[in-house]
Amino acid sequence: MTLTGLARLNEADAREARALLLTCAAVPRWAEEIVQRRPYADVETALVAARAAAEPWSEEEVDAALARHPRIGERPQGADADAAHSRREQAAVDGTDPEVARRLREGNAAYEARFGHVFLVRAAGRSAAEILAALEERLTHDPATERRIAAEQLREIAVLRLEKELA
Ligand SMILES: NC(=O)NC1=NC(=O)NC1=O
Repeated sequence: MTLTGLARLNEADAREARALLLTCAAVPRWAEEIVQRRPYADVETALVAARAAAEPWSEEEVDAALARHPRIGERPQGADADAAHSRREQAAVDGTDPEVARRLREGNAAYEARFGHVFLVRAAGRSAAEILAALEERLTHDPATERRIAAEQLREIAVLRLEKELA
């Protein structure tokens, strides 16, 4: 039986529901907590609970989840669901003009050299130019500020992905 919408979270078996959540953010403890608190009255309640449960992600959990995100501008490979999410989210960056693509590549490299992890931005709904502007602005931040922002973007992407999955 193919479950749709909120039933994909509420009615799937726990293993499937966990797998769905892990494509939104690779944080097993978070996925488990959301599964344990099923059923949710509606999608909005599930999204609010998912966002709240993401608040206490540890440094290690953020690092592990960040590592799952392809760089902005590098077409995400892979057949798994999170790669498909990334391709959709980064669609605006595909085929962008060579100058923007070059500056994104350079900015990503500079960001990783400075902060030690991938530049993570909620790409869905943003143009390549907006993403480049965010990258070049965030390069000026201190590490602690960037750490906080990257974790916040990770949470935002996770909830947006869950919203997409439950639509
Ligand atoms: N490095 C990234 O920011 N990657 C991504 N942002 C998204 O919104 N989806 C991604 O894959």
